[in-house]
Parts: sequence; C-alpha cells; structure tokens
Amino acid sequence: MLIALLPGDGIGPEVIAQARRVLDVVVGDRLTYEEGLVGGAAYKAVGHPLPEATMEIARRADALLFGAVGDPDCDALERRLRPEQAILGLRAGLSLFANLRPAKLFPELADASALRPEVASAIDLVIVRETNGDVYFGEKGIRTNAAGRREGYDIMCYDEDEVSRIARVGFETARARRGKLCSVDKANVLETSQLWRDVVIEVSADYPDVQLSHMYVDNAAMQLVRNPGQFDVIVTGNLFGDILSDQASMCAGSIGMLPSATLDANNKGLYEPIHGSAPDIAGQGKANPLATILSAAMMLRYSLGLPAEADRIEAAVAKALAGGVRSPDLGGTHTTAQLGDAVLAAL
Ligand SMILES: NC(=O)c1ccc[n+]([C@@H]2O[C@H](COP(=O)([O-])OP(=O)(O)OC[C@H]3O[C@@H](n4cnc5c(N)ncnc54)[C@H](O)[C@@H]3O)[C@@H](O)[C@H]2O)c1
Ligand SMILES: CC(C)[C@H](C(=O)O)[C@@H](O)C(=O)O
Ligand SMILES: [Mg+2]
Repeated sequence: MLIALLPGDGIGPEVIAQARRVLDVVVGDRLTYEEGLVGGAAYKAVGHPLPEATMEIARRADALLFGAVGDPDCDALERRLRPEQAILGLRAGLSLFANLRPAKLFPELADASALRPEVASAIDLVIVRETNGDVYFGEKGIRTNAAGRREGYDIMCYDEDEVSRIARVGFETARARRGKLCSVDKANVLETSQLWRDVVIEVSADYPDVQLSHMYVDNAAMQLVRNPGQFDVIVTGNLFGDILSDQASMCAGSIGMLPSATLDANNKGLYEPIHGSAPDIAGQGKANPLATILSAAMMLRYSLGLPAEADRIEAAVAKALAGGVRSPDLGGTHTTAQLGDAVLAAL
C-alpha cells in the first residue's frame, strides 16, 4: 500500500519523522512511501504550495500522511500561493469532505487539561467537520464598495447535498458510538445555517436510533468548556469545526494531542494532526508528535484496513504517557524524539 508522505513546514517534518518510526515498527514494509513537497517548502522549491507532482502522488496513494503547512516567510504572498492553500487544495482536489477530529482525554493527562480534572475526564467526542465548503470555498475577494472603501468578502455557502452527505457521516459516526449527534450551527442568524439545520433534520429520518440535538455555535463553544462530557458526536461546518476543534484540544490536554482523518466518499483519507506548523517552536525539538502518531493510527484503521495495528499504536501512546513522558505543551521537558522513543519502547 502506498502512502503519500507530506511533511510540509515548521514542525511538520519533525512530527512526521516520529510517526514514520512508529509505522516502520508496526507495519514495516507492508507500506511504501512517496514523499511530496507541500506548503512553504514547495513554494520555495518550485514556486507553488501544491505542485502537480505532489497531486499526482496524492491521487495514486492509498492514503496521505500530512504534517503541517504555514511559513511566516510566505505571509505576504497572494492567497493562491500561500502555504495553507496546499491543505485546502488537497481537501478540494481529492474531495476529502469529512474531517473527523476525535478529542479524548488520556487519563494520564488530566493534569494537562485546561479544565478541572473531573470535568476534563468526561471528554470523549468526535467533531465531524465538513471540509469542502463554507466560507473557505465561497466567492471571495477585496473590492471597492459604493462608499469608495475597500471591502473584504467571503461568501458562506452550502448546498443541500453537501450538508446531507456530511450529516450522514455524522449520523453514522454517532451510530457506531454512543448514539448522540449534536449539529452545531448559527441558525438564529445565518440562512446557510437554517438550510443546514433543515437538511440535518430531513436526514435524521433515516437514523431513528440516533438522538439528534441542535446547538448554536457560541453556546457550543461555552458548553465544550463547561461540560464536554455531554457531547458524543458534533457535526458542523468548515469554519465552526476548525475553531471548535482547537478548543476541544485544550480540554483534552494539548493541541499536540489531537489527530484527524479527512475522508472522501470511499474512505480514502488524508491524516494529519489538527495543529499547524508552530513556527514559534519549529526546529527546537519541542513539538509533541503524539497527534501525528495517533493520526497514523487513524490511517491504519480508516483507509488501510489494519485496525489491530491501529489499536497497538494507540495503546503504546497511552503506555508512553503512563510512563511519564511529557513534551513542554504537556508540562514536561522531553523532546520530540524522546516522545517517539517512549512510544517505540512501549511497542
Ligand atoms: N493543517 C495545517 O497544516 C495547519 C493547521 C493550523 C494552522 N496552520 C498554519 O500554521 C501556522 C501557524 O499557525 P498558528 O500558530 O495559528 O497555529 P499552530 O497550531 O501552528 O500553533 C498554535 C500554538 O500551539 C503550539 N503547538 C502547535 N502544535 C504543537 C505541537 N505539536 N506540540 C506543541 N505545541 C504545539 C504552537 O507552538 C503555538 O504556540 C500558520 O501558517 C497557520 O496557517 C496549518
Ligand atoms: C491551515 C488552515 C487552512 C486549516 C483550516 O482552517 O482548515 C487548519 O487550521 C486546520 O485546522 O486544518
Ligand atoms: Mg485549524
């Protein structure tokens, strides 16, 4: 099976290196890798953040393992050349619309959560985030308005098929878990959200066994901190899901702990930590690689049909944490490589 390995920028290559060590031990030569340039690294090498050569590997691969993109050197570039366009281009170009972001507290990390331990310990949820639509992909630009002033705009737009297909992923995910789906929107203000809510309710007719609720996004942000244990599966749009998942990560201990899968209709997927390239700590051995290692486990489970191997990796991460290894984001002083060492030792 072929993996497109896309390390990217900043801490991306550092965390991918540790995931690769783990995969080599757990699945060995059952996987082959082709590395592609993405993000600022690709822009600097060939003038584009998502070169056709990388897309070609990505199309051929059975799954994609992605680090992170984002480079302060590229901040002044026009939008289509910015490193972040690489991840958006992969999601759009490969129809990767269903972004699953599980947030669960490893019991050993109760002290690292931003919440009180008894509140934090209840967090065990999945955010199902749509990643092919919303303000990310609507018409956008900067224009001069009637008053002669510059005006930026990003149209928020979802069509009903986009909503129903992500709603189905939400219902299926809930059905396979504790049977509760919370759809998060802003239907008190946004027409897009009103349609979202109507379509989710229509789709719910096919899932009478799943308990559906609706919540406004501002309340959801508050409830995630007040009582995260109330959520099983959250289904939401691209922008709300982006924000809520970073927030959920701190409830579960650290942004460096949350993995993700972004799937197409056939479970081909891109696997990446939810965090970015973290330029503030890049190159210092401070990055927590566990989100990326856990993303590799999700890849084995969802795209490669190796659930036992995925379980093995997740158990090894838990064992490494139980052994006391902690990167700075978790309140410790261990390096990126030492976290990798601890997971390998646990394996
Ligand atoms: N999918 C992606 O590739 C992705 C995701 C988010 C942000 N970005 C990009 O990354 C760049 C930096 O963005 P940002 O600073 O807003 O977000 P970020 O997630 O890169 O970093 C936010 C904070 O979290 C810390 N952090 C992140 N990952 C960590 C890890 N594994 N271990 C320890 N600490 C970690 C960072 O040091 C920083 O203080 C920007 O260019 C942004 O667009 C890319
Ligand atoms: C880098 C950026 C485009 C991306 C997003 O907003 O989707 C990131 O924040 C993420 O969470 O994957
Ligand atoms: Mg994000």
